[in-house]
Formats: sequence, structure tokens, C-alpha cells
Amino acid sequence: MSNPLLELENVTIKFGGLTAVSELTTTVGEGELVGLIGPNGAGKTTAFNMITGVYQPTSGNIRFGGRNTRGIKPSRLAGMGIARTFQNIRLFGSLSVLDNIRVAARLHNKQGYLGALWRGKGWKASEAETERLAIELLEIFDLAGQRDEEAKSLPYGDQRRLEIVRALATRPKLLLLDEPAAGMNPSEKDDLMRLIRFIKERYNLAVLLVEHDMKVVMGICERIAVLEYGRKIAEGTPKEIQCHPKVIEAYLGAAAVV
Ligand SMILES: Nc1ncnc2c1ncn2[C@@H]1O[C@H](COP(=O)(O)OP(=O)(O)OP(=O)(O)O)[C@@H](O)[C@H]1O
Repeated sequence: MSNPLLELENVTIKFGGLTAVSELTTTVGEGELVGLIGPNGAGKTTAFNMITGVYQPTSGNIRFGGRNTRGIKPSRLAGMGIARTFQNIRLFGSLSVLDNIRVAARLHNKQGYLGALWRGKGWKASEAETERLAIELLEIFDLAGQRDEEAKSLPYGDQRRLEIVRALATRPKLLLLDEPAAGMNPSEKDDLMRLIRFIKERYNLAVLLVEHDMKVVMGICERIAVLEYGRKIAEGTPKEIQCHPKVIEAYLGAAAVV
């Protein structure tokens, strides 16, 4: 396996009497595509919220690039290379498609307010790079024709893709995708699978994917971890997971076995 980029070690989080994630240990290697699956309420989104610094684990450690992330704010973690999309689309609806991407791409612009006022060489170079990346992403995701439209006016599938573009514009090392195929039709799902594979190679990304659509998960993940009631009940290749008795019982159902 490649070097570990993200490491979770005995991570637990409790909300009052409820243990939402319990003793979760797993890794995502550099450039690896890992799935995190399980029934509703299993703790997948909560795991994302801990990885992105929204929640602090009650116990256990999360390391990103070898550094313990405890106490680091979500905005800093984004700057360090962790980006995510959300289960429910959270775009800036009244901004144009291009501006949604520009806002994210400026995360690394170190010029600050004074730089923006002065508009010197450094600011211009940084803006040019922001614009180059934004346009490249729009073209890859087939959204260039809608660049000036309000984000909220896009069809649902396009809004979902724009969310991924916006996350990518922050130039992450790790991309967390929370149910990206939700609400997509079969052909949009096929396109999405191709896109995820493509961007992973193009930008040398590690991806952690939460998804209920098993065709998508089994089709693109290199490794899959399965949660049930906050506990990891299995981890392995798609083939191993499809035949795992506990996973079939808890989640997939016998019909899913290939
Ligand atoms: N802030 C919170 N306060 C209290 N309970 C919470 C909180 N966040 C999550 N939970 C609970 O933790 C458990 C895990 O929820 P989570 O949203 O992580 O599940 P999930 O696997 O992402 O489910 P789904 O597939 O439906 O999105 C659930 O019982 C949920 O109600």
C-alpha cells in the first residue's frame, strides 16, 4: 500500500449516551480510493465530520500527513489539503458557477486584503493561477458552458458535479465525497464514476467515498471499510466485501452477492 495520508486510530465519538463512532481504526493511503459504507445512521458522516475538524473525537487519534489533527480548525485542515462535499448540496446558490469555484480556489492565495487592494505582481500571478485552475476544472467537468449561470439554476446532477469541482479547486490531497451519486440517474452515475477515477489520477488525489450506490462503490473503490452502529465490521477489497457474511447480513443483503 502507498504511504498513509489519513490515519484513524481507535477513534470514538459520543453524543450524550449515543456512541456514533466506536474505536474506528483505518487508513487512506496517498492516491488511494477508499469506500466507507454501512446502513443509515452507521456513523459515516460523523466520521467525515471528525476528519474535517467539525467534531472532535471523544477519544482516539486522527493523523493527516503524519500530524495529529486534534484541535485544528476546519479552515486550517482545508488549507492543509482536506476537502469535502456534503450529502445535501451546499453551494453559494446566488453566485455564478465560476465564482463558486473562484472562492474555493482563493484558499491558497497568500496575498491577503492589502495584496488585493494593491494588485501587485504576486496578486496577479496568484489570480492568474486561480483562473487557470477554475477554467480547467469547468472544462473537465463539462460545466464551461454554464460558467456565468447562477449555481442554484443548474440541474441537480450539475449542482452535484459543481460541488466536487469546488472541493477540487482548493487543491486537496484528500477528497471526502459524501454520497455524490445521490439522486443521479444511471447515466449520470456512470459519468460520475469515470470522473472520480479521472480526477484521482489527474490531481494525484486520495479519495474517501461515502456512498449507498453499490455499483458506484464496488466499481471504483480499491478498498472498502464497512460500519454498523459506529463499529467497523469489515474491511477489504470490493470482492472480499461482497462475499463477507457480516456485511451481507448487516447491509448488502443476499441479493447483492455477485
Ligand atoms: N450532532 C449530533 N448529535 C447527536 N447525535 C448525532 C449527531 N450527529 C450524528 N448523530 C447520530 O450519530 C449516528 C450516526 O449518524 P451519521 O449521520 O454519521 O450516520 P451515517 O452513517 O452518515 O448515516 P446516513 O447513511 O443516513 O447518512 C446517528 O444515530 C445520528 O443520529
